[in-house]
Amino acid sequence: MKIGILSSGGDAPGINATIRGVGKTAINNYGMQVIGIQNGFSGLLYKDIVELTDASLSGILNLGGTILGTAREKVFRKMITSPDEKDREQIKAAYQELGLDCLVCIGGNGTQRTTYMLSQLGLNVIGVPKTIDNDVYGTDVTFGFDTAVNIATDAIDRLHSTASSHRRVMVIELMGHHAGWITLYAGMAGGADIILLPELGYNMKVIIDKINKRMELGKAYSIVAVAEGVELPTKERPATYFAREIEEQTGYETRETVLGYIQRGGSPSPSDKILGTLLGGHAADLIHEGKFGRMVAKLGNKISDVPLSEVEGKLRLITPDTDLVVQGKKMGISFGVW
Ligand SMILES: Nc1ncnc2c1ncn2[C@@H]1O[C@H](COP(=O)(O)OP(=O)(O)O)[C@@H](O)[C@H]1O
Ligand SMILES: O=P(O)(O)OC[C@H]1O[C@](O)(COP(=O)(O)O)[C@@H](O)[C@@H]1O
Ligand SMILES: [Mg+2]
Repeated sequence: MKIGILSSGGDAPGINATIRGVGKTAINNYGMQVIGIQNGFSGLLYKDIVELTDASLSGILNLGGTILGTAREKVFRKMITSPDEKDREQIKAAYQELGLDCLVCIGGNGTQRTTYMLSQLGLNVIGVPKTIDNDVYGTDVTFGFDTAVNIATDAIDRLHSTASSHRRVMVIELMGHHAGWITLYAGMAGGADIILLPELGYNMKVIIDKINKRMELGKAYSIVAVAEGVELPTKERPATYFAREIEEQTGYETRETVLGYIQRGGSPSPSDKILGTLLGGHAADLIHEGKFGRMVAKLGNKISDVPLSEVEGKLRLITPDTDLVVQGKKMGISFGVW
């Protein structure tokens, strides 16, 4: 059997652990041939490939990013959704010319959508969920998230001493374009006072009242954690918008921090390396069993898999009932709406 592996969408710590998990299991346990497809789905079209061997998969477990490169490929998306049959035939032809028996696609929601569409074309595919945002539907958690939360929590931890020394309000913006999981987890683990999430929205009066009340209680500073995806009335970044509004409306000196790509860079945490290894191994098992059109997943404490048809087009989002939101609320942390 010959299998291909690609990574697509934003990189996340743990992709290399996953490539290694798929590849080493496929080679050593099942005697499969493995190729890496470079730079996302475009590498499939242009047959931009590299042979993966047990030796070439050594030394990558701890590496951040992806050894295969990744892309948010718009051309491929257009081709796969195009009404023109010729476009889809070209994709099928590329898969066949590479002699693949299965294609493993490591990526987020967009990638799982594309992977599902490839399965609809009759190709054998397996999806592996990855994203620091933790918003892939059908799995409890994605690798990359734990690493990102560690980095973001460390950043919030470090803001406390400088905020306290200057008696300032600190606004920190964290990643998450649709889902605020990083902000919720790092906000709670880092002791933020106000946590603003795209899923819940905000009421500026609630935020201002909370900051004023903290100062009245003698608390010298406040920390606001905001997800980049919170919808705003202006074109500013959330950190800039909230820092400006808070300073104007409370009179307290306020500073902004945008953590940005630091959250995605560097080595994966041990937990993300383990998750990638287990998910990768399970992908190889599914291929051996001939179970295609599925996404590997972590459900409860088990590594499992779900049909791509149930995953595609959906997002895993925070709700007011999410346990950590409920607990934060009970402790007096503001979520911008209460
Ligand atoms: N709705 C969609 N339909 C088909 N392909 C999509 C769709 N959304 C994204 N893609 C493709 O999936 C790949 C990765 O998507 P993207 O959203 O950038 O990253 P991620 O997989 O991390 O969510 C890209 O090639 C992109 O063009
Ligand atoms: O790397 P880009 O294209 O600037 O995208 C940034 C986005 O990618 C992420 O880091 C990860 O998102 P995906 O996993 O969906 O790719 C988001 O948190 C962020 O909004
Ligand atoms: Mg996405």
